Amino acid sequence: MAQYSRVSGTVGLITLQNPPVNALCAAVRQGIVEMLKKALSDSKVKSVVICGQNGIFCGGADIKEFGMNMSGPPLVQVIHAIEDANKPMVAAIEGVALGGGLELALGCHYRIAHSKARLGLPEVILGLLPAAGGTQRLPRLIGVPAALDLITTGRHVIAAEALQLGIVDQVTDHKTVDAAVKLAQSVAGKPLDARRISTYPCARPSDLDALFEGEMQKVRQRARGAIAPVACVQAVQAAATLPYTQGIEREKELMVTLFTSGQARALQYLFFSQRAVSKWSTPSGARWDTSKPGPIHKVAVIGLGTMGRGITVALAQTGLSVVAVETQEKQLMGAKKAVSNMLEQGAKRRGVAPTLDKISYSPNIQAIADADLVIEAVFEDMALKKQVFQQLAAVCKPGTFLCTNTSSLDVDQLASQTRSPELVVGMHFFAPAHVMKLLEVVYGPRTSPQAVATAMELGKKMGKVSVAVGNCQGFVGNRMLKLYLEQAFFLLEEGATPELVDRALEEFGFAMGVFRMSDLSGLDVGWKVRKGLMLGETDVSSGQSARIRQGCRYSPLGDLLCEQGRFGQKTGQGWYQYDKPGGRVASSDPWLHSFLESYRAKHGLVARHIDHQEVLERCLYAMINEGFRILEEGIAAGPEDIDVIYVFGYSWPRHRGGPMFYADMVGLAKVLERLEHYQQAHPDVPYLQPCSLLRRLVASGSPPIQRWREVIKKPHSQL
Ligand SMILES: CCCCCCC[C@H](O)CC(=O)SCCNC(=O)CCNC(=O)[C@H](O)C(C)(C)COP(=O)([O-])OP(=O)([O-])OC[C@H]1O[C@@H](n2cnc3c(N)ncnc32)[C@H](O)[C@@H]1OP(=O)([O-])[O-]
Ligand SMILES: NC(=O)c1ccc[n+]([C@@H]2O[C@H](COP(=O)([O-])OP(=O)(O)OC[C@H]3O[C@@H](n4cnc5c(N)ncnc54)[C@H](O)[C@@H]3O)[C@@H](O)[C@H]2O)c1
Repeated sequence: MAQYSRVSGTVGLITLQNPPVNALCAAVRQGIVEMLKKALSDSKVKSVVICGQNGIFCGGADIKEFGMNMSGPPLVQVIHAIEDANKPMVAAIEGVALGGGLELALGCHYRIAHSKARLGLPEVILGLLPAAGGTQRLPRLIGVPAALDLITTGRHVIAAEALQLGIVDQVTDHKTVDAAVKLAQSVAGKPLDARRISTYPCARPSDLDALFEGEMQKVRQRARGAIAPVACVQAVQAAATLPYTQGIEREKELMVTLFTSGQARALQYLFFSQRAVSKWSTPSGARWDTSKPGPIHKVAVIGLGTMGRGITVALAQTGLSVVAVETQEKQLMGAKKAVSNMLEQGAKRRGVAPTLDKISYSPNIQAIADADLVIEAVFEDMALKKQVFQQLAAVCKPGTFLCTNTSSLDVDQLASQTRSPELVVGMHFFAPAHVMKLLEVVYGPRTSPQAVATAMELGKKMGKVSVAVGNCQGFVGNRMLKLYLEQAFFLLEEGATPELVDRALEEFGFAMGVFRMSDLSGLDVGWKVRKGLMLGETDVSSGQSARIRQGCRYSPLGDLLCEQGRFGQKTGQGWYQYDKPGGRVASSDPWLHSFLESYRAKHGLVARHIDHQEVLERCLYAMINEGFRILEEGIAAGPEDIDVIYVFGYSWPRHRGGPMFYADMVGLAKVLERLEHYQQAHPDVPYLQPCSLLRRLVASGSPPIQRWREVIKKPHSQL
């Protein structure tokens, strides 16, 4: 899977061939070794160029090989053979040079990149480190601080930055291979000793210890509990303090630990899951590969509050024409200013011109008549949304796709307000909509495959990770979140504090525990939703009956805080106290603790000791159990969809793969056993009853997550 030819008389050309990204599978590595031998033994060849076929240099090691028995020559040795070659080796980088692909290029004596090429060492994102010499060569080439940045974040750089950093020697706008051949000709016969990066000394900044200490702190803070970023820092530290051969040994040692870790499995599962969710399907048989999206040139946004503004920014940044409608004059003026600011700031960060002229604003819904797709983002109020959908049906041209950004309301009820319910689909963005990567695309029973395909395609264009889900209260994300929050409230009633619950969740890996997160997003948001569901109203009575609503256990704790005007950070008080309204540093609030004590006394609740394990099991297993129900009902097509939603929309720690992957790691039998235990202890919480799909999976021997779909599809009667 590597081809050899001689070009321009004296240049050997080795082409990597493994579509789509020329990943370095065993056959490619073997191919490189063989083709290199050919080139070096061909007396007419004076220098060699390595390139990739189809305009892509190389996407790195073959990630699919990682779970298997690896065969073929190890990449480290292949790269050493290239670096040791006695003829100049030139990497011709087009498309991407990522991970092992960039390491291969660093083994070459010269590198030339096309101006649009992207380079990087993203192994950390897969729970690994660049273990084919990347952690040892890059710091020797570009210095320790710049190498640490690239290796610990995994960020890609475009060719211009790569040139500035010193990763490549030349950048070209022309045909890269032709330019590389020219370069190869010009360096033929020149001495190579000064071109072998492994022989370079690693420049040591004077404050080396402080630098690594600071970096270690930074990576630990950025991804709590993740082991790969820490190993990356340690490997670069080895480059800075040890000779190359010992550094390589250290790199290998660290990689061995990461390679077999659960975190690497979780992150690689996420890599493939993120790609799998774009290949969507629905229970009615609609599929990504048989549904064609409609053409979208102009999009309308209705309602320019928090969400409408972010959605408008994201659309304009995609280059689409946007017509933004807001009925409140003051809101419209505020929105214009806020959207322009966000666009200007974003453009400045990305070094491009702001796309302000893409947007027209109007107080009048008639302005959207020629839009191809509309995204409604008015208040979460069914009566209002129904009215808006009736207006949309009257105003829009035939064939316009009508989308709602509702977080929980019935998409089908909105569809029934229109003459063409097949064109109605949910596009559930997350706040802030121009930043958050997740988009839930919600199909109702009458949504056409084309409408799903159109919303999925638009999401992709907007740079979102889009997941198609069925229509139910709260869809996937919020439906599961509700139980997570509820369990946290129950734990407070039973004796826990917000601090204890948050600490357990933060030690698990969440950037913020549930109570700190609620304070940040505002307690009034959930309060409004609960009131809409006829919950959340004060019940002055005491005892157990006050904590039963609609036949189930209910905790009014959040409602009671809102009644006190404690809405979280914005009011300076919530589950914690802040130095001022809008303050960000949470501190423990004695008022809250005595409030909890008197609440328990009023309701005859006796506080008991609650440990971290119970917090995690109650909050996470309740949510996971709901995930199984969602799978059983066909609301999500597979566990990957749920996990992608949680990682990209709800800050689930990436290195734990997502809630369903976590259940697989813990063991389904254990999850089932603990749910049974909690269900017996809390019979007034029906959703703790283990879902029948979970039982079926355990009965079928707890197959790995990749095989759950087989069990989901089996009719129940066969078991
Ligand atoms: C002890 C052992 C020692 C080992 C030493 C190795 C050390 C080395 O440092 C480790 C690595 O290199 S780690 C690797 C470091 N490298 C990375 O982390 C780069 C990962 N890749 C990417 O970031 C993106 O895929 C690209 C930017 C390359 C292309 O983006 P785009 O144009 O949007 O396209 P797309 O939709 O994303 O992908 C298209 C198809 O290609 C597939 N596929 C892709 N890469 C693959 C791979 N390496 N492999 C296999 N498959 C790979 C992808 O799944 C998809 O398949 P599908 O079946 O059609 O769904
Ligand atoms: N805020 C979030 O975190 C979040 C996240 C995801 C989804 N959502 C959903 O997005 C929608 C909007 O939420 P938000 O937080 O942006 O609300 P918001 O209160 O900030 O904004 C709603 C806007 O809609 C305007 N509006 C009301 N009726 C209108 C009409 N007939 N025509 C045009 N504009 C009208 C209001 O004046 C207001 O500016 C809701 O359905 C909500 O559930 C919100």
